[in-house]
Formats: sequence, structure tokens, C-alpha cells
Amino acid sequence: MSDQSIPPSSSPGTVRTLLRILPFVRPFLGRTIVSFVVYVVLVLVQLAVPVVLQWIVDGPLATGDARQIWPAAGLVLALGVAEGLLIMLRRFLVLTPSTHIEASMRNTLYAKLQDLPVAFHDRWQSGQLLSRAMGDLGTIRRWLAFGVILLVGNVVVIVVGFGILFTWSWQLALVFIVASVPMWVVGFRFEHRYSLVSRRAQDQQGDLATTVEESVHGIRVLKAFGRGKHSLEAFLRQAEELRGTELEKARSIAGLWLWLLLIPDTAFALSLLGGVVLAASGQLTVGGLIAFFAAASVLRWPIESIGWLLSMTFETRTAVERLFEVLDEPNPIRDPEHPVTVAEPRGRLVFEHVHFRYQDSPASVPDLLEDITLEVEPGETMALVGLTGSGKTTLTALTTRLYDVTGGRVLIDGVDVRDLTREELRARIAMAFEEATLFSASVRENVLLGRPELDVDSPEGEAVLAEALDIAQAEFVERLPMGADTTIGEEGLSLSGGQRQRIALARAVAARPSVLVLDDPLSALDVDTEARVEAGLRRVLADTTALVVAHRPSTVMLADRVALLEDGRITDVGRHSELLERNPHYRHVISSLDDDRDTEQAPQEVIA
Ligand SMILES: Nc1ncnc2c1ncn2[C@@H]1O[C@H](COP(=O)(O)OP(=O)(O)OP(=O)(O)O)[C@@H](O)[C@H]1O
Repeated sequence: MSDQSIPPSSSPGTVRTLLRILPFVRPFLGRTIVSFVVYVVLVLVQLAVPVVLQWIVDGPLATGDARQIWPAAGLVLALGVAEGLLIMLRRFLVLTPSTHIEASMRNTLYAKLQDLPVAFHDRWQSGQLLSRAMGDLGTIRRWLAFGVILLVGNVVVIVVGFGILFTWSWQLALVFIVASVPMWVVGFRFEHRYSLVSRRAQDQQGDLATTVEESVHGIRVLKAFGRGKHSLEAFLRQAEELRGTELEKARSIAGLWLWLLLIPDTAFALSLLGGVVLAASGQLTVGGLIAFFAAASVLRWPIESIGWLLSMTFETRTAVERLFEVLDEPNPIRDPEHPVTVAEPRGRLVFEHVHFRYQDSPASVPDLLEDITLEVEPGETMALVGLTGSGKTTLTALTTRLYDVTGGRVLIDGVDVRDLTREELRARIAMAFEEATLFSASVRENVLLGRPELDVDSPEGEAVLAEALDIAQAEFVERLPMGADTTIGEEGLSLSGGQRQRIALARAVAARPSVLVLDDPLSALDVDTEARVEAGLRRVLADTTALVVAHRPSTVMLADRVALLEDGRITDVGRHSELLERNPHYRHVISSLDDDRDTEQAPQEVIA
């Protein structure tokens, strides 16, 4: 089971949980109530047929008055037509609201996922989120369209129906009701068992979705390492587990069904016995007896349906719980109540006694970043250098609040980044990562992602695009089948690692930020292309502040100054040549970078 599950026993009751979707339902509450009323009227119309029957049997049939038969038959026909029309009306009324409600919940969930910080996404499996956005919301929609209306409607109808039965014969009605009581006991016992197993099944579906997603994503690795069979076996194990849980669910429902069929049948049989005795002793008319059983037959479906409606309701409760586990997730990285704006953006980036530790790191482990103080002046390019795992990527992530500092401050142009709205902050600082993520959209849309104010097809958009592609040396775009309009990303054309990185770099450049944060975005490029990209970047970086994580000596050469990160601390800052001269650890890092990444370039060339 996934980490995200909570045992239903520790969660609030079913009704309270289900009521949480009320804000989404409220705009359609009127229509939902009307469809509920229509359903109750529908079943009451069905219940009216036995009343007419009784009247026919005890009236015209008993007296032999043929003239009254026709109006009675006409009434039964009218009731049948009314029933058909009401069924149509009910379906029409429920379908539109339920799809709207599902869409609005899905939009809210998506917006929440976008808003939640990276730390949340670090913890949650994507399949679990996917299964909530698709499967769970579908379950809620089906319940809103049919489940809740049938459930509440059927309960009302059962109560009214029992009332009618009482007016015909209180003795028979009593027998019928008493004999039905065990059904409610079975229903209550079912709730707890079914909630547990239904939660487990929904979590396992999420885990399975994660496995499918991961293996589709990592298909190359699986094939390259010949792990397809192993991965299939693991998948089958998980699928088998889910099948077992689904079977358990089905068995649980089957057990309930047994009682839900057996009990009304027994109640029926007992009242039939009593009815015959009452009719024989003259305490009940024949018409009354027929009407009683006709009405009891109409009540059979509402009584029997309670079983699956209950299971549907408990499944929906689980779906609602799973939905709100995400929607309730607090977001510590929020916009300030009284945001400040940077009056004159110049691009001065300052880390002031910054501390940081990941949320899940044990208390015994020291902070990952300790007392970082670093000033990057406007227009300056600062390279961050350190051994692998020293915290370079983490430090860059603090600039745009992908994570918040746990101590100290990050300032841009003198303003704490937490005092700006996230929108303003992320307009001031653009990032490019080593792992270039592209979206299923055209090259143009991917590159201009950070310029929402620009019409992508306008001449201005075209100019920004051309300049950014030129700086990133992404001239290959012209040779794509539809140039910059070619769809790339998962649904489009596959690009090489280096091509992807250049598009991502162009995206960061096109955002025209005051500060550019580059986390080793040139790692997949060959030396020649890297040199050309660097020349292009030098033009941009001349008036843009840049913080560049360097994994290659050649990237270090791009920088005005270098900050050396050693075990989470900045231990030296200075020009590359100065550091080489005075800092043995720097020499060690540079030569190890050289060995790791740049075997084709001699160390002397770099140091020179
Ligand atoms: N999301 C995360 N949650 C918990 N720990 C993390 C997370 N991301 C990174 N770490 C840990 O933080 C440490 C520093 O990682 P970071 O990626 O910042 O180092 P780096 O210097 O950029 O490394 P590299 O040069 O290999 O890219 C590592 O020990 C890593 O395991």
C-alpha cells in the first residue's frame, strides 16, 4: 500500500466526509434537489398503481360495474406514461450537473497540484495523483449522478411505502418490517469492512498507475538493461494483489447481496402467509391483499438496491477522502499577505546566512546548507562549484522558492524573495536545469513559456523566439519538419538530449529575467556546440546576473567569479585563477570535474 493512505477508522464519518464536496455541488444544488424530487415522485407513481388495483378489485370487479373499469384502466395507462416521462426527466436533470461538478473538482485539484511546492511532489507518487484525478473523480461523478439520489430517494420511498402498507394492514406491514430489520444490521456491518477494502483497492490502483507510468517513462533503461521481464513480473505481482483486493471487494458485496435478497424474500413470504390468514378471516379484502403485495413488489427494488448503493457510497467516501488528502495539503510556500515589488530591478542576488535542510532529513543530520553568505552583483556571472552532492542544485532552487530557506534570507535587489509574489519572483529569475523538461507543445510555445504576456504568434514573439534560439545555438529547429511550429515533448517529435537542453536554455533566456539560474544546462552538448552556446550566453550574461552550476571547467570559464561549495558551506569565492592558485580543494574539484565530464579536454587547457 502507498504511503499516502490513512486507515478509514481514523477518518471522520461517511456523511461528514461526503459533505465536504458540498462547495462543488452548491451551484447545482437546486437541480440536484429537483432530480431527487422527480425520482421520489417517480416511485410514488409506481406505488400508486397498487392503489388503483385495489380500487378496481374491491370496486368495479366486486360490484361488476363495467363502466368504471375503463377510467381505471386509463388511469393505470396514464401512470405508466408519467413514469416513462419522469425517468427521462430525471436522467436529463442529473447528467449535466454531475459532469460539471467533476470538471470543477478536477480543475481545483489540478490548480492545487500546480500550487503545491516541489517538496510535496518529492513525497507523492505521480500514479497516486493520477488515480485521484481520474479514477476517484469518476467514482464521485457516478455517485452524484445516480448513487446519492437513488440512495436518499429509495430510503424516502421505503418509508412512504411502509406507511402505505400500514394503512392497508398494520399486521402485515409489521411482519414485513420486522422481517426486514436484519437487513439494516447487515448493512451497518458491511460499512466498516467494505470501507477498508475499498480504500486498499483504490490505493493499489494508484500504485499500479505509478508502476505503469515509471516503466513507460523509463522504457529505454529497462530495455537497455534487459529488465523488461523483471519489470513485468513486478507489475504482475502488483496487478495480482489488486485483483485479490477486487475479489475481496466482490466477495464482500456478494455476501451483502445474499442477505439483501434473502431477507426481503423471507419478509415477503411471511407477510404472504399472514395475508392469506387475514383474508380468510375477513380482516382484509382481496383487493387489499393484492394491493399490499403489488406495493411490496414495487418496494423490492428500492430495498434490494440499498446494498449496491451503500457500497457505491462507501467507495465514494474513500474517493472523497483521497481527493481531500491532496486538497487539504498545506502549502508553506505561499504569496505574502502584503507583497512587495522590486521597484528598480537590477538583478542583485544575495544569500544572507542561509540554512537549508530537506523536510524529511533526520534530526541527527546537520543542515545541508550551512550559513551560506554570497553576493552576486548585477550583471555578474557567478559559477557554483563543488563535489557531487555538495548542495549546488539545492542552493539554486532556493532562489525561486522551489524550496524555502530554513534559516537566513535570499534577497533579490534588497527584497526577501518571500516578500514578493511568486509570479513576480519567477518573472525576475529564470531557471534552466540539466534535465530539460519539454511540454507537448510546439517549439515556439515551449520557448516562450516564461513570457505569458507575449502573443506567441506576434512579430514580437517571433523576434524573442529567434533571438533566444540563436543564443542557445538551436539552429536545428529550422530543420524540424514544421520549424518552430513542430510539436515536441512526449506527444511530439523526440529530440536528442543536447537539443532538449538548448530549447530549455532558450526558454530561460527568452524569459528576459534579471537573474538567470542555470543548473548545468549544457552537460549534454559536445565541446564545439558548448563553446558556441557559451559565446551566445556571454552576450546575454553581459547585463544579466547569472548563477551557474558548473560541472565542466569550460562552464567555469564563463564566470566572472566562482563560489566553492564544500559540505554545504561556501568556503571560498574569487576569480577562477585566484582560486586555482590559493585553494587546494578547488584544484581537486576542478581536476575531478575534468576527469568525470571532460575527458576530451586536457586539464592544463582549463587551468591555463
Ligand atoms: N528532494 C530531496 N529530498 C531530500 N534530499 C535531497 C533532495 N534533493 C537532493 N537531496 C540530497 O541533497 C544533497 C545535495 O543534493 P544536490 O542535488 O543539491 O547536490 P549537487 O551538488 O547539485 O549534486 P550534483 O553535482 O551531483 O548535481 C544530496 O545528498 C541529495 O541526496
